[in-house]
Amino acid sequence: MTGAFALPEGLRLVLFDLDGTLVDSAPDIAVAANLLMARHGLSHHPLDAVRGMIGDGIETLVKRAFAANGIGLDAAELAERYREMLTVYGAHLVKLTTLRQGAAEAVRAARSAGLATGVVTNKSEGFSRTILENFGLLAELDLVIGGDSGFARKPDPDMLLEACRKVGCSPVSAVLVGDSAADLSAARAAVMPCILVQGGYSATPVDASCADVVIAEPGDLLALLSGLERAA
Ligand SMILES: O=C(O)COP(=O)(O)O
Ligand SMILES: [Mg+2]
Repeated sequence: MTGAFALPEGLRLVLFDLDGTLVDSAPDIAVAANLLMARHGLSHHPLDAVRGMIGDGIETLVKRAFAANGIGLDAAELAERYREMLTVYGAHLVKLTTLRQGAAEAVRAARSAGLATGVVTNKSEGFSRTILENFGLLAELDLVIGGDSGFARKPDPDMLLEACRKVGCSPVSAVLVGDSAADLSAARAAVMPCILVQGGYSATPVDASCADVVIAEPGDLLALLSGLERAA
């Protein structure tokens, strides 16, 4: 863990990003993206390349996957390929996806500390709920807001602000745990503290980011939460 960081006094809400933060979903997303590529006679992308395409929603990932094969899609084509991707990926949500180390424990520890918990993800809400349910985490969350829930996606702060509205707290009494520049920008725009987790799908190393603190894995949140209990 880098820097001397303590969770804010009066913390009410812990928000988690999903892809790359709570779960390693890239293997399933890569299988689905490559089935789509094969269907259109295009080259397969290695897992690492697909990892770098995740973070701004599945529609953007589809655009990037075709672009990496030299294909630019117009709006109508993108809408059609996106629909195809949703069908293919919808059948691969939890085949290869795994929880990140300590992710379940971190969500449960936030709950046990009396805090509200939520997921704010650019992935669709329905898919996110299916994945969270598969890992027994849906019941541990007070809210799930996805990229199609009616709010502007991260890096816009809307989802984060909506989560605070739902819980009835100020953004400074919440914290976002994420893995990418989109998470950091959303938190900054919402004036919410931001913890970034290494090893997710960030295009740039999160060490060099301006997050309040960088942790190696979601489980490191436990130490921060226990600091909160000691301060109480
Ligand atoms: O669907 C995506 O591209 C990323 O979703 P995330 O916001 O949970 O990282
Ligand atoms: Mg993410």
